[in-house]
Amino acid sequence: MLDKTFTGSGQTPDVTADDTKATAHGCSEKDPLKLTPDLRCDSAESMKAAPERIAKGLGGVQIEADTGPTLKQNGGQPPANTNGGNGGGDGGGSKPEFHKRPGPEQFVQQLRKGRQVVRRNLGFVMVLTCATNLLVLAVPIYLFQISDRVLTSRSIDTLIMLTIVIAGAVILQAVFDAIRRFILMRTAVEVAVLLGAPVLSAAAHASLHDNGRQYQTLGDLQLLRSFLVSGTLISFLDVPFAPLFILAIFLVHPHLGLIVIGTALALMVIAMINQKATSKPFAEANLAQSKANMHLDSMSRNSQIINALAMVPEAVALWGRDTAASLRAQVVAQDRNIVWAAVSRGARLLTQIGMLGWGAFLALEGEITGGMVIAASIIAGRALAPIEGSIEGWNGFSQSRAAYDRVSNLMMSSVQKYEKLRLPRPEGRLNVERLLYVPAGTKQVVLNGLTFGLNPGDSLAVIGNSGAGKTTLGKMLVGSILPTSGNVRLDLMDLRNWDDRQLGENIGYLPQDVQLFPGSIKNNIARMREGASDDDIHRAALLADVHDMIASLPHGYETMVAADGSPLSGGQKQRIALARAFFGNPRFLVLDEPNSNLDTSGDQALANAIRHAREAGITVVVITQKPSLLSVVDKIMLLADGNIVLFGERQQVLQKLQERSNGGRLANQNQGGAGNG
Ligand SMILES: Nc1ncnc2c1ncn2[C@@H]1O[C@H](COP(=O)(O)OP(=O)(O)OP(=O)(O)O)[C@@H](O)[C@H]1O
Repeated sequence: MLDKTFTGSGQTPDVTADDTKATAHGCSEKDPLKLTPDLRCDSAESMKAAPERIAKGLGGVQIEADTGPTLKQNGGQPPANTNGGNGGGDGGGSKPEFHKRPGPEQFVQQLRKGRQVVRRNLGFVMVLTCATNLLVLAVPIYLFQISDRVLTSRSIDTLIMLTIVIAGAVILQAVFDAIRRFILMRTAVEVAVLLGAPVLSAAAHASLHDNGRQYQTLGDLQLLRSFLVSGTLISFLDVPFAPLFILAIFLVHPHLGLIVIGTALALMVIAMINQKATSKPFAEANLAQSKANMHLDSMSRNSQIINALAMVPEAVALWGRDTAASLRAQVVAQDRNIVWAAVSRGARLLTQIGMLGWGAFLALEGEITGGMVIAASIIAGRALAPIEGSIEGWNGFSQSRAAYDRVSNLMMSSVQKYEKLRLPRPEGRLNVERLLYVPAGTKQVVLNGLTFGLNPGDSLAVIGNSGAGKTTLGKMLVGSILPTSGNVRLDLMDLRNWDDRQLGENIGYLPQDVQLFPGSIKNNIARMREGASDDDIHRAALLADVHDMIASLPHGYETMVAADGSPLSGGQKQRIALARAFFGNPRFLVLDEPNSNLDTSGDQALANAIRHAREAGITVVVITQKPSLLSVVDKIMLLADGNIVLFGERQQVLQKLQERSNGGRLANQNQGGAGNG
């Protein structure tokens, strides 16, 4: 039995031994390196190949409208589709490929890879920066040679030779400078490709414990990318060569060297003051901006409510309040930044004037020549420019550093997902043990040590007043929130110990607040899986009893659904989401208020769907406030204030409920009678 179950465990007949080996390392040769969780399989080979990719320009990276950035493998051929049908991926399903197991999620390793790429590429850029900075000396040397050698010797040959050599040096410098910018741009792309999917994946996992704010870390990654291609980074890279230029000026004359050193030190002090003066207001501005963005996000999601309830002025005011706070803080920070940048620019220009003046005096004294004075002034400008650039870009740097810290913290704190044992397809046995839930940051006990069990194929209705904890229990049964303590076990294994993907394949969930993804009805039923088979989609629609409803739509399964669910009605959305829950032949279904938006025919279809599920041996938990569904379930649980008040066979529980209500009525009558008497 076990063998038989494992035989169909996601291995298709055409999977070769090599493929299996590659998959075991979380990387299939057949798949392109995509900006999807599959990207975790980016191998050491692809890392080694990175320099070639850089050398070949964007040859290694392609950005496609439908799949996002990918690193090309396979000669740019489309990926082999390994995601053909359903079956829960582990036996029992008609097409076991449905369960395509991504490799283990190694966030820390991926972060390390990203760092390595940046370090390696920056090392190469540093070599080019060194060459560029040395070649920068060509122009002052040219000036120096013209005024002190050519003009005195009046040699045309020397002038021509000198001009050719210096022109070559200048061209080379321009080429090196362009190459280093090319590399930095590609480094930014490579960082996005390497870290984009893991950051998004880590954010999605982290949102299990939080309110989803980690998704903003993707914006931090964008900030990092921008910094990698910014002029500030070039200035930072040029700064270490400033001492070289200062040394050259010292060689011209120590006095001039001292002037430049004095200015360089002054510029550093200015940089520190600037950083101190601007870091707080810039941080305030960013915080307020992210709050404003959150309001914007919520406005776009609730646009219809906002219009219907005439809440536009309030929503705009909320956004405006935070935007204004951000702008105010930005003005303060930028004012200070501009002042200190102006001070540093003034200091640099004054230094150059001072050097020309003092240089002229030294020339008059006969200590240096006129050419030396001009050359030293140009070199001084070159020595001080990157320091000044760093001061001006300090804010960008500190923002990027904070963004990197957030990315790094998210990746480091993400639990490393080891590849878990592929278990046999579950039968649908559910065990809930001492389930306790106290939401983080509160003292409210939402679920108070619930313990119950369901056999495969059982159907349970969870009833109870509003706020009893039904939805919370439903979320916990599918693992979308984690209990404070206690366990939810599917086929004896704690949900946390199931492979996420495999668990998802075997679970169907219809949330209370139905959201569909922008795309066709077909894609929505197929949980947005590429390559899902039409048969499986149709089967899910039949099981959920929604095929007729879909067939009545002008475009049938190809009807496009917008982010807000239009053009579907609330009930239609709910029924499509029901079909989505049935997709992939799940073994355990949780339906949270599935009939809240349904009319009589929808109610009937839902009852049929639950009957189909029972016939298919699927364990079903249906959370409901309406009594109409109670006739199609085996068991009923009554929840009150997070406690199980009643649990048992339908008839018994209904009887007890009846007794309770009769008892209540009797007590009321007695009270009434006593009062009257
Ligand atoms: N993350 C949370 N933080 C604080 N309180 C929470 C959280 N989640 C749930 N609660 C509280 O737990 C209680 C139960 O909520 P739940 O949504 O499970 O109730 P319900 O029985 O599904 O209600 P309804 O039938 O109205 O949907 C509520 O009082 C709710 O405020």
